[in-house]
Amino acid sequence: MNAPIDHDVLEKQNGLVPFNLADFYKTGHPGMYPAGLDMLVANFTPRSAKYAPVLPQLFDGKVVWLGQQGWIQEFVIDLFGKRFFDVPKAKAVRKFKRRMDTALGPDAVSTAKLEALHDLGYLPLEIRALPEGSRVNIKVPPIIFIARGEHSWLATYFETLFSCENWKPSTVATIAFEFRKLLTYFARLTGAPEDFVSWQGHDFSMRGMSGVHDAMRCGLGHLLSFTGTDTIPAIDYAEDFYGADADKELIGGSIPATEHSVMTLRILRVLAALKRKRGNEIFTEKQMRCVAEQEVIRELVTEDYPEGMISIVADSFDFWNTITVVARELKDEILARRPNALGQCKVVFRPDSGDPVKILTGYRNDELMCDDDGQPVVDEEGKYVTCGRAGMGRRITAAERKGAVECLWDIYGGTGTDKGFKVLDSHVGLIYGDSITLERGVRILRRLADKGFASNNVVFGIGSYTYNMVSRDTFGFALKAIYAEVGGESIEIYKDPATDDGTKKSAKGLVCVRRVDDDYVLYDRQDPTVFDTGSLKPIFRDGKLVRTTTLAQMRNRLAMSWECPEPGSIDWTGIMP
Ligand SMILES: O=P(O)(O)OC[C@H]1O[C@H](OP(=O)(O)OP(=O)(O)O)[C@H](O)[C@@H]1O
Repeated sequence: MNAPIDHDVLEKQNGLVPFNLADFYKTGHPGMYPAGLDMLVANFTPRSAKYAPVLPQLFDGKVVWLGQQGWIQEFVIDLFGKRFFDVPKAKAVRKFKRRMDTALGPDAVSTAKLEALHDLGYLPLEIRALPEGSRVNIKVPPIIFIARGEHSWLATYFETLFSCENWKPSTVATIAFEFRKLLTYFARLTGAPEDFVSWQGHDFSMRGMSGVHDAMRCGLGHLLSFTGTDTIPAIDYAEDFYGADADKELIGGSIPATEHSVMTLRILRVLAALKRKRGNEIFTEKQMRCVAEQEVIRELVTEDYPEGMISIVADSFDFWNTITVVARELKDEILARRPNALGQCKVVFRPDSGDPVKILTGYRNDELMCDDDGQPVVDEEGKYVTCGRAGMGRRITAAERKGAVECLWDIYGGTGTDKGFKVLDSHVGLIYGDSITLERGVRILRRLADKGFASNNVVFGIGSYTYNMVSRDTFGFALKAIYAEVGGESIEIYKDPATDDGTKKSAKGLVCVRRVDDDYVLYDRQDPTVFDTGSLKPIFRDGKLVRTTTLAQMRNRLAMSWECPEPGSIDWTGIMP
């Protein structure tokens, strides 16, 4: 017979402890606030973009706001409900007390305030916010926290948990939207279909994010701007917390795709068989590996996936052989593939190493050693020489000089957009997902346009190199107290450090955020009557979500928030060509 479950042991091992989700110093603050504190208001604000990895030509100083609704439901309602309010009081405070006692000293932190909350039975907190999917200017708070009476301390106690969970989804959603802007601009510039932009940024980031929860919430940030994703739980999260329904709408999707384990295993297996069969023939290992890779890709595009989309990672051994020899040898098979039920039929080649700009777009003449007439010098083997930092660089093949898009064009040809840019035949395409940044993105798209290719010849995999190489300082998110009432006296709180450049100067007093034309504008030092107006609307009050939004609404808000600049109007000076 199984031993009975010891719930105390289980409790010790598992689960988040609601009031422990804070910095230690937060636990001392309720007692440090003045006696008679009767109201406390705090705001959470993106304060700076000076460290943001955005393109100055496209970034308009606005941050995409995302995260509050899921956070409120998951933490404030579900977690605090299940593990604080719905358990007996003694048990609800026990783990908090144990942690305080063992870390800060016996009875260093009183549990009286938690017990009073437990007696009340809900979190007496009001959260007012802008709708998620809105874009908010730097220095304008998209959310404020209000707490009153003996529980006023709650307004700032939640800082750690809120900031920890929310700075990043907004940060990633903002960067994803900057990719969307970039791809939209180049679609207009080159006449590529704009509905394809939703598939042109594909979320590759999950494996490199800081845990599952981070991946799915940031993955939702990506989904506000794109439908292409490999982060499965981001779609679950959209359904669980943002009213999305995959049966009724397109939340996110992907296509069948190989990875290196598949390619290398199959290639090396075929290679071993080839060696057994043709062991006496005079082929180098490299030549036989190329033959083996061709056979594997043939199987993939004709037998495993004779129709629809299939993405093939193509750099396991020799990408340039794959994109020139294999792509040419299998041309008839690839052109004969059938469309799937959605009418799609494409073999997508995926380079995954090297410099993405050069791999996709090749080398320009000014990046090669040239003769006096400005023509690239070709050696006896037909190779070109790149310009290195100190004179001659690498010797490269004609294929490398052209880049993958042009190599495929030479084999498959294609069509043209109404703006005269070339689009690869619909049976082939390219996706690149290794170390793609906004800056590399603009370089790739510009160079393709310069060569006469439309933007929709490539899809970008956006990975953790971009979505996880950010910090709270990327947009300077912070929560600050701005107003208090103590014993009937109103105090407008603010900070303005003389030792700072102004970034840390906070709003002061009661705030109101109003929509003025296309911007949200902050007005601080407002009267209580004005404080209750404007665009910061109550979304949570006394334990309940009182206003909700959906993925579809967020996507719509975001899409409506930006006008694409006129094609050709952007000056890319400052970004390497
Ligand atoms: O921006 P990132 O988080 O790097 O995500 C994208 C990369 O992740 C995968 O490779 P992986 O790193 O697993 O293996 P690899 O380095 O050997 O290609 C994928 O092939 C991309 O290259």
